[in-house]
Amino acid sequence: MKYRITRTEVPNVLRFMAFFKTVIAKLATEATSNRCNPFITFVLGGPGSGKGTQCVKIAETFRFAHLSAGDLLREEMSSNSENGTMIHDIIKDGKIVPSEITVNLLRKAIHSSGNHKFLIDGFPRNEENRIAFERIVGVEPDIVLFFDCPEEEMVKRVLNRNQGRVDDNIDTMKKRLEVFKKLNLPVIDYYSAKGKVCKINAVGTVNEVFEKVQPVLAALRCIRDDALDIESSSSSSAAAVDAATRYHNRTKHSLTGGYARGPRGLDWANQPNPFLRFLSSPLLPLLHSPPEPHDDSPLYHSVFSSSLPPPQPFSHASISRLLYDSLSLSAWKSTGLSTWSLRVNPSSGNLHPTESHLLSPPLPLSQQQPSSPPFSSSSFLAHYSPKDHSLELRASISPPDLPLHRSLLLAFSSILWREAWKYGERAFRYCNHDVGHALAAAAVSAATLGWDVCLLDGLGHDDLHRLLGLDRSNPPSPDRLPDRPVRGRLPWVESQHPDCALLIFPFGGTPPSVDYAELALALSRLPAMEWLGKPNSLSKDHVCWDVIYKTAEAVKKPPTYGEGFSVNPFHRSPLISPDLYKDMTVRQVVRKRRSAVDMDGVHVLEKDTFYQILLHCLPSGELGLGEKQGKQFTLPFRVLTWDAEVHAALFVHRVRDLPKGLYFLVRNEEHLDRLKSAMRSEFEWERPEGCPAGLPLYRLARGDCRELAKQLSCHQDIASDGCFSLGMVARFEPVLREKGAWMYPRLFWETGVLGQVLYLEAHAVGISATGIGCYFDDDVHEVLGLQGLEFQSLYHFTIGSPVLDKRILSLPAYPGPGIDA
Ligand SMILES: Nc1ncnc2c1ncn2[C@@H]1O[C@H](COP(=O)(O)OP(=O)(O)OP(=O)(O)O)[C@@H](O)[C@H]1O
Ligand SMILES: Nc1ccn([C@H]2C[C@H](O)[C@@H](COP(=O)(O)O)O2)c(=O)n1
Repeated sequence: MKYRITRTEVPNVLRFMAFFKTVIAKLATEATSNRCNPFITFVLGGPGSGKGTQCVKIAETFRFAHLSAGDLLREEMSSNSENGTMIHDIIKDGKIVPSEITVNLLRKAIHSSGNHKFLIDGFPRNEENRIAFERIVGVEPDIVLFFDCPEEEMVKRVLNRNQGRVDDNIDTMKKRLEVFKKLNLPVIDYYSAKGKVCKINAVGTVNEVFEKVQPVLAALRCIRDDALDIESSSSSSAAAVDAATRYHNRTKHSLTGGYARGPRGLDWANQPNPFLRFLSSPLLPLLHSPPEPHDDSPLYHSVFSSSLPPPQPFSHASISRLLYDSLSLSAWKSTGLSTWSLRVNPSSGNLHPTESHLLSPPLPLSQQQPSSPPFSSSSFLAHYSPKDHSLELRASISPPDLPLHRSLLLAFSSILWREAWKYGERAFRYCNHDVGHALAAAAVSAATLGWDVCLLDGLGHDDLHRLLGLDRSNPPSPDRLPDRPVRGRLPWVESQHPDCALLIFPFGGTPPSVDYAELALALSRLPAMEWLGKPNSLSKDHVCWDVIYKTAEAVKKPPTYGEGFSVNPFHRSPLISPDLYKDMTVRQVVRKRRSAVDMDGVHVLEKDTFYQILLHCLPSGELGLGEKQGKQFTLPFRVLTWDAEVHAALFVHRVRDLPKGLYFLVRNEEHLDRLKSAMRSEFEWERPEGCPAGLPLYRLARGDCRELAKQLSCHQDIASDGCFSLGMVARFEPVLREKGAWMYPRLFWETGVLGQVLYLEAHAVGISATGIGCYFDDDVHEVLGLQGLEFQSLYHFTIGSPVLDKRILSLPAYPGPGIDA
């Protein structure tokens, strides 16, 4: 039935639309004017004078963003864009590209950088460049650095440069020198007359020239203003928080300022292989769980209440089930022209950066599997291969065993390149959503076996690195990461980044005790073991989105052994009625879950179903009188070791008898007061009709917000055509400052866990969900009235009735077609 706006709602809808129309209109004008004035340094000099080399050192020392006009043009040239060939020909001929193109590339890079101090290298090359910049970007440079170098030195440097540039040859060089004298020197004269030029003698070694540059920079106002900042962030943890927030800001999409930096087209020839394999490792095929009608997994709703099945012993059969219902393939899809696999754990763009590894005690093998001595005779570490649902042995652990009793360890790592191939710099966020999805998938599957799960978060990044033998299997990284995105054959970009380890143990009774220091000591012995298998190569060519690897490095978790390991008590999730879930089993839900690609735009969700979905999103579940939501007691949130930091702002479009509008689910009620004062003062914070007593849901404003939701989700219909969509709003900067930058990925994990619940709930009640990573960050914050970084929206979702594409053929997960897709 189509939803109709009732007469009484009309005034509210109009009021609401008017309110948000103003917001949207304001966004367009404010987004540019609100940014604080950037500090602009133009860096000029003849070809080969050393501008780029010095900029790298300045950027590093004084924390400028380095934007090279030449590099931006070269990237554009190799991105197959419509201007690519034209740019190539102009550069080869030593001439200057039309200003409109260069200035727009610079403008986008400035807006998406998140920095406020810029080195604009190799720009403006002529008067036309200069005038276009002032007109389009609307600012003049604060200072111009001019690297003055004799011609013969410049020629020598360029001919020795050896970076494969089309213009590094004597013919082009001669033309470039002419263009420099004729067109660029007048620009330098123009700024000299304005007293803005600082001339630096560029003769000498790189360090000698930098000695001359440093005092000039150190005296600048912007550097002195920032000095306090730098001092206060001089401890490594503050610098790491700074790095995390800078990454976060620069990877924001913006309605008016453009999208985060990423590839401009998809390089299909180098799409990473979704299946990491350890070639020549001994293989342990796992068992396939029976589908309907022999499905022996519990009813879906039952695992969220306390009626879990009795714990199964760890065995070949039970481990097979754990992985089959959490991380294996769920189907193959084909259009005839292309064929690809789907997995139980969802992933952004179906790119699957998450790899899984199991540390297991020796496995009593089932009769079907009599001859696998390496797996049955000692504890082992294995990589899970979803393609054929098998374990690849990485190492047999010789006695003494690791100090883990009555438990398994499941660890996750990410191949950041898989996601960066498509999404560029924003990909680090998406990889961490996927870690969250995998954590929740493992927790739910483990529950069906009577097992509990909890992050072993006292371990540090280096412990996990040792655990997974990454010193052995990751290709060697360069000593120094590049300072800008680089394309080429870069095998180290395929490295696995260790994320986390999960302890899996029998539910109920006393949780195992973990002595982190003892465990870390045992892990330190692992690198000396014999490691098996060599990883396959995933792409022939790569792009290194440098900022991703720098951020991953900055947010590495240090060990926190002293905090000890503890497991929260289990709480039931409130259940309105089991009928809402029909008789779906866990296996049916997890294996048939799909991400919707389109929503029908008409389905109306029943109010009870809507409330039930939200009740299952609560971290603490059923509580006593006066207790508040916040601690993570329920499945699967209990896998996380911190109190909930993530809330949800809901755009309700089609829920029967519930007014359309903007709602807010407070998942940690300790934050309620802060949220109220941080958000728009005109919000109502009204309890909606029929809302269950234990559900901290509030209506902020009534009205039809379909258009708004669509605009905020990068103009995607899917956000307005569902029954509701939502933005996951996390307490952000205070968390990083209080706990450390390593919480940055963890906040995304938490959103991924919540996202997985939404996926499962939607499927279990007969509809679908889809995670939306692409949304306009600060425009969402503007709508909510959030300023600064106290709260940030980290992941969006839409839930509704899917439109299925009947042209796509569904094939069974196993046996697959035998291709890597
Ligand atoms: N002071 C220096 N002494 C010797 N070699 C240098 C010095 N500075 C830079 N180089 C080398 O000279 C070459 C040109 O330097 P760089 O690329 O920084 O120049 P540029 O001014 O940015 O050139 P272009 O305008 O062509 O991009 C590089 O190979 C670099 O390593
Ligand atoms: N403002 C600019 C900057 C660069 N180009 C083109 C022409 C240059 O010869 C070439 C290389 O630039 P570099 O790396 O030396 O800064 O890029 C331009 O047309 N306009």
